[in-house]
Amino acid sequence: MSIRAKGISWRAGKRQILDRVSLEAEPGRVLGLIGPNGSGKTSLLRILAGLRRPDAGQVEVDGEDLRALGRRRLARRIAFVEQHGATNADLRVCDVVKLGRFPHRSPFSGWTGADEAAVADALARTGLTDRRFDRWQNLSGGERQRVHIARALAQTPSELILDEPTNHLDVHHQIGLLQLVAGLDVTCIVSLHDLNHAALFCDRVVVLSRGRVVASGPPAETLTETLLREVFAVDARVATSPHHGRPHIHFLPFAKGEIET
Ligand SMILES: Nc1ncnc2c1ncn2[C@@H]1O[C@H](COP(=O)(O)OP(=O)(O)OP(=O)(O)O)[C@@H](O)[C@H]1O
Repeated sequence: MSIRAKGISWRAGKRQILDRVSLEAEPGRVLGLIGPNGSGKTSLLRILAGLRRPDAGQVEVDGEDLRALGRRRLARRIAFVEQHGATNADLRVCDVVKLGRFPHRSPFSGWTGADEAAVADALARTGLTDRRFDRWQNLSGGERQRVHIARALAQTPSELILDEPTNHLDVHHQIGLLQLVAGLDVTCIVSLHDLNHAALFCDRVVVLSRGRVVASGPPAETLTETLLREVFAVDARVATSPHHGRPHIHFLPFAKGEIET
């Protein structure tokens, strides 16, 4: 097991945000984290990435307690792409991506060929090679998102945690990014709102509702019409796509007076 969370609970003030959440991410596979707005996905990902301590439970990386890993080892192995990642505006694209190499460097080592290769590879994989000298502040929201992902790839992590990485991306880049992630030999945990993307690219999904895991397993077994109705409050028909063999969800319009916002 690459990342395992056991009985994670976390409160914010008096509110129980996560309630005894357990999950396992298998090496080299993509685990999708799905759930309605406010169900606790970002809170959980921050705990899995070691950025927040749970009130109860523990996270293990290859069987070792995350807290015992130490900041440097953690930074070398786990890359986290946050939903609203901030970056110093006065940098070029390649400089931002180079930041991904920081955990691998020591005060005595200069910039190495391995660093250069990792950055070049990350830029190429995210389609940013031609944009590498552009200034960060001139990029669109989707381009910035891709740069953050390139920075995470340059980190050459063994675990990659992505919080709604397809936000801001056009459909070409959404599909491209998820295909890229699915093709990496890296353990990925990715939160997604697009359930069809989760069905298409994730090996397994974990469904959160009000801070609890209410279902988990392969998309075909998990994304049922009943679950979609009970957890996401939508009426849908799920069919196996004749085009890619994965489940495809056909969402149906709400009946009059049924919509709740
Ligand atoms: N630091 C905090 N203090 C207080 N409440 C918080 C804090 N962080 C998260 N919450 C609350 O916890 C709940 C879960 O938030 P979280 O961002 O984890 O959900 P999410 O599933 O990622 O939502 P979305 O799909 O809308 O991004 C929300 O109601 C949020 O307001």
